[in-house]
Amino acid sequence: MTTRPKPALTARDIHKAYGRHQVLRGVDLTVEPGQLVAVVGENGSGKSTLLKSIAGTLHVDKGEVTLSGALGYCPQDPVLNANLTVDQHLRYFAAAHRLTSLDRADELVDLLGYAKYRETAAGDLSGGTRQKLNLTLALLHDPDVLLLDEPYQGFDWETYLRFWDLVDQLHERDKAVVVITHLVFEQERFDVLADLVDGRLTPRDLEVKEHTHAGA
Ligand SMILES: Nc1ncnc2c1ncn2[C@@H]1O[C@H](COP(=O)(O)OP(=O)(O)OP(=O)(O)O)[C@@H](O)[C@H]1O
Repeated sequence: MTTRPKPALTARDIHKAYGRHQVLRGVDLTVEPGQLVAVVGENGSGKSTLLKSIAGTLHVDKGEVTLSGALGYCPQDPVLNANLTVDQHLRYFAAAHRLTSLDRADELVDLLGYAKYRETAAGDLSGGTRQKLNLTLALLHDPDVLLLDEPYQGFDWETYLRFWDLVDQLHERDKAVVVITHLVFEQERFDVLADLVDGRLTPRDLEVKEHTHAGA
């Protein structure tokens, strides 16, 4: 008998209004460990509102979110201190997560290719480099569930490809990843495509992807 793994993330009946503007009207979403989910929808449909609600940075009117494991959240607008350098951000976030080493930070900075800016203040970084730092901070503590709000905005092509290598690694390590995306040509990368329309999500399973295991 096989036992189903506990979902990494469960959101039930999420409702959120800004004043009289009802944005989320009963969103349900379940993400299993190792699943890569795309959230798509028109501008203003409520994708960022949904991610903020799941991350807990926004108070919802109704509904419940259950996470199993640590959460990493990469918001659309980086929350960085303009006066602190890249390295200072890395050290402060590592301390906040009680990490004993900066190994993962070093790995991510190298992978995303911005080591030369480590001593630069966040306020002096380009938009793309700020976004790299934003993503690094979300991944620093090796979370089990990752929420990424248009994470590659401003990335050049090389960095964009590296970003997907990174997501592939997370996928292989059974992390659950939810990505807000506008890019239709990425669809084949995802396990589930969840469409946000009229305040509700309609997830659909994409074709089963072929996973190749070395030595299998
Ligand atoms: N703090 C706020 N106060 C009032 N209205 C808001 C607030 N944040 C978002 N909204 C409104 O809620 C709706 C959903 O916004 P949200 O940013 O979640 O959409 P989105 O799908 O992420 O959009 P985009 O694709 O443009 O990033 C929009 O109409 C927006 O104007």
